[in-house]
Formats: sequence, C-alpha cells, structure tokens
Amino acid sequence: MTSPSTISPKFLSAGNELGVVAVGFSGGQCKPGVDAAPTALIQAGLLTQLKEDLGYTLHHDDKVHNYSSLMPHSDPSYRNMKNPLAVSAVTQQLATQVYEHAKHGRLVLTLGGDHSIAIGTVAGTSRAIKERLGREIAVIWVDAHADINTPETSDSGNIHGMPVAFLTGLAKVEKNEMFGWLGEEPKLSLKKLVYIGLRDVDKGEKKILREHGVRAFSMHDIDRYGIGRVMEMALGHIGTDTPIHLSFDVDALDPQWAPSTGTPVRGGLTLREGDYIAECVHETGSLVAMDLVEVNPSLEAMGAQETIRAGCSLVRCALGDTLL
Ligand SMILES: NC(=[NH2+])NCCC[C@H](N)C(=O)O
Ligand SMILES: [Mn+2]
Ligand SMILES: [Mn+2]
Repeated sequence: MTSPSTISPKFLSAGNELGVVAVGFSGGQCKPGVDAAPTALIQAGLLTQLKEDLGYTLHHDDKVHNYSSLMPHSDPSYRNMKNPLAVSAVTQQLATQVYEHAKHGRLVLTLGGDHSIAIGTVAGTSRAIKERLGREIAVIWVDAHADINTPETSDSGNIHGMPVAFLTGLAKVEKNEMFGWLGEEPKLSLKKLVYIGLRDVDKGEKKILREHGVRAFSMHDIDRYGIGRVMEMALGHIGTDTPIHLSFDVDALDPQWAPSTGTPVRGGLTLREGDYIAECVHETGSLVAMDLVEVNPSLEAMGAQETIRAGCSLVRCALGDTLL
C-alpha cells in the first residue's frame, strides 16, 4: 500500500520505533463505552497497518489497560470533580507508561479512553523530553472543546473537560492522590499550546483563553482561512525546533464523520480536514507523541464503525501515511 515515510524525525531515536499504550478508561466523563475504543481500533487493524504498511517497530504489551487495581473503593466528588481519585491514579500510572516509551526515543501512541487521560500522556512526554533533550514540548489540541476548565469553572464536573488546566498549572493540585503527583512545575506552557477545531467553549474557558492569550483556531478561523493556512499559522506559532505532542479528540470531526463520541458538536471538521491536520504534523518531523481519544463504539450503533475508521485514518496520517 504505502512505503515507510521519508520524513526523518527530529527528536526520536532512529529506527521507526513506536510505543503503544492502550487505555480503556472512561472515568473522566459519565458515559460508558469509551473504554472499549482501544480494542475496537486494534480489531479494525490499526496496529497491523502501522507495522506492515508504515514500517514501524511496535513496542506494545498487548494489553488494554483498565487500571482496575487502581480503582478506589469510594470516590466522592471533590471540588466539583467527579471520580477525582480514579482519574488521578490512572493518569499518574499512565504518565509513567508513556514516559518509559518516550525516554527511549520512541514515538508514543496512546489509544484512549476519554480525554482526561491526556493529563497522563502529556505529563509523561513532557518529563521524558525534558530529561532526554532538555526541551519543552508543544501540544496541538485538536478538539471541539478547549478542555481547559478548572474544577471551579466546570459546570459538569467531568475531568475530561479539565486536562489542559491541570497540565498548565491553572487548576491547583493538592495531595498526591488529588493530582499532586503532577508537581508544582507546569507540564505544558500556555505559550506552547495550540488549539484547532474549537466550537463549544464554556464561558469560564473563554475567559481563560482570552486572559492568557492562548493561540486557538476555531471552526470560524478554518472557514475564513481554510485548513491549509490555519496549519501554517498553527505550526508557525510552535516553530520548527520544538517537539510536538498531538492530542486528537475525535469529536473535533463533524458528527457526520465521527458520530460515536460522548459530546458530539455539529459544525466540525471534515474527515479530510482532520487527516490534513495529522499529515501536516507528521511533515514537521517533530511529532513525539499522539493521543486518540473519545471514540465511543457503544454510542450510535450505526455510526460506530465510521467513527472507528475515522480514528484509524487520523492515526495513520499522523504517523506518515500518504495519499500517493
Ligand atoms: N474531552 C471532551 N470531550 N470534553 C468535553 C467537555 C465539555 C464541557 N466543556 C465540560 O467541561 O464538561
Ligand atoms: Mn471534545
Ligand atoms: Mn477533548
């Protein structure tokens, strides 16, 4: 089908090494089913394609982690957060898993799970890249939502709407088991964060984005400039010398392409626009990690296969699949 990419990665060890972490976790929101996404994506052939078509050497424990041993007996809401102990424990463990791959210079692919897991993946990448290369990472957050609520600004209390606030230090952390493991030092600078695809941003989140001057490309910007120009501007903001973590929420795509997701919002990206974003990030040669989250195969019986196919396509594009 395709041959291995000709782009040589700038911040990874030689040899097309790919670390894969499959995270069957849904505690960052209230709808069951998003935990089944890794199995569905793998059964659809994603990992085989990455190996056989794109030429990656896979490092995968062949497990879908559900972290059941970490689940607390009781996990009452705290500061308005739902399941805080579970999300904190799972993301702490996940941070270590991602770190272990990234410190060996592997590209890390994490299959979620809901978007709260990015607390763990970005923390893991950030630490490994800092230790290995002495660099800060940039994050490209492709999403209908900004996921930058603090526990105090969130209406829902769902932690999948808060990961960016925890990673950037906007949400205050407490004891170890309440995200204190993240430490005082932010894992991500607000200056190195770029959003693409926003169209459902809460009032408190808009205030945060404005006050901190966060670089964000909404669907309005994509309509105005086109996805080509938006990607030039987004990557221009990051610069050519920064490792990139791509966190892709499948709900960035329009429900026409990805209906099986917990918080769909109309007026989103076409599948081609999503793939194009992923292709452009691949072309930078700076990609060090990718998350694919919020695929929920149990919603929309009809649309589940479409959503899974779309998810597989996004990952393949970010990892170097080309049209010709
Ligand atoms: N990762 C997601 N799908 N997040 C949706 C968040 C929705 C809403 N802003 C909230 O905080 O609850
Ligand atoms: Mn979203
Ligand atoms: Mn999200």
